[in-house]
Amino acid sequence: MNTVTTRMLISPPKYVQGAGAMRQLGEHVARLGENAVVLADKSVWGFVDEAVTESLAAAGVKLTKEVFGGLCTQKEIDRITAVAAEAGADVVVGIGGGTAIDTAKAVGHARGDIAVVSAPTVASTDAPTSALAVIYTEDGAFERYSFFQRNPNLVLVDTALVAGAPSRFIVSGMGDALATWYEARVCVAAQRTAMAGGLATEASLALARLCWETLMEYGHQARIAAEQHVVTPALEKVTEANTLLSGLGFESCGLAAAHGIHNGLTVSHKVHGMMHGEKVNIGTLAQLVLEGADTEELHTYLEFSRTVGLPTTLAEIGLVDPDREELLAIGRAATAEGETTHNMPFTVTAEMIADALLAGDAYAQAFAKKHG
Ligand SMILES: NC(=O)c1ccc[n+]([C@@H]2O[C@H](COP(=O)([O-])OP(=O)(O)OC[C@H]3O[C@@H](n4cnc5c(N)ncnc54)[C@H](O)[C@@H]3O)[C@@H](O)[C@H]2O)c1
Ligand SMILES: [Zn+2]
Repeated sequence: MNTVTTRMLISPPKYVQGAGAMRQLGEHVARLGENAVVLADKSVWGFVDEAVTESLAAAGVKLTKEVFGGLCTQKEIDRITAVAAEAGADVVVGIGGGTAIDTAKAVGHARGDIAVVSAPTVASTDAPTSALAVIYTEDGAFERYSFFQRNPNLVLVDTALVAGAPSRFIVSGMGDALATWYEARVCVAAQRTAMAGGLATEASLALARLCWETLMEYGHQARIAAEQHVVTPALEKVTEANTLLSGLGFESCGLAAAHGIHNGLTVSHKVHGMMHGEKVNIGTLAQLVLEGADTEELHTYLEFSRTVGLPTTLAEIGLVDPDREELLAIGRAATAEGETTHNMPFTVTAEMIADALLAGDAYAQAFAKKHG
């Protein structure tokens, strides 16, 4: 039963985006502290090291570099928290994808809420702005959401790095961002409490809607720019949609079945090679089926997904010929206590999710056949 009646919008105090922005990291970090632990995985260090090292040195910020292991698990959080303690850091910076950023947020919290900076080098998720982290088991299955006192103090996105990444990342980010509006409107209609702790404001709902409109208008152009590894206005707009609009939209409006089903999908080893937004996109389709979305709405979703290159069938995320028990296991995980699936305005069971996954898959296949 939802008893919260206050509206709430939370966000980071500063968002910086542009080609070459990583070279400004030092000047922004210097306003937050003087001793930074910076974590990034080995491959990300390979292309950010120079900009990070030089800009922090120029700003007089002490730097401890840490190689992130690649998964946001409690073990990895504890390990890097110890590194930050040892260094006496007053700022933690996470550079890379959603997992590195979530880990930095969790480390910041564990260190008594020292300043946190998220510097995404891909526009693959809406993790950079939120005041929460998604914690996984060592096996890579969803474990829990961890909520923090505040959003990152700074989000800094270098769009030259975003454009330099394989286009699959920004496309996957579009999958994460596409879900935002569909989940937001469910939560608003059902008056559900968002992750932020209150009902949605008109502002957060408008951001979620703008996120959807931006994807529809510029998604295809952005994908093509990303394939050419160039920064264009469309790539800038979609980077902002995937990162800022989706981030504020989901956190202050709420998640629903699309993300619950994503979390359910993570119990299947078959989908572990897939990206977050790709799995979320299958969750969005299943949510639309559960809602009884009309044909026009389903076609808008399918047309967009196919145009930008997001998966719409189970086979496309590695779930080839799933048996009933596999689908029910996903459904059970998606309906676990506390899952955002329960933000739907009706009771959702594991059976309903198994059916919606199958029906969505069959419809997407038929749509693909018809449209070539
Ligand atoms: N906390 C939140 O609010 C929130 C929201 C959405 C998603 N998430 C989480 O985010 C995670 C998914 O993040 P992800 O999809 O970014 O994947 P990821 O963080 O698991 O992996 C990113 C990969 O991209 C590589 N990479 C980074 N920048 C690159 C570049 N410029 N060029 C080439 N490669 C680059 C990295 O080396 C890494 O291998 C999941 O754990 C998900 O639960 C959290
Ligand atoms: Zn997401």
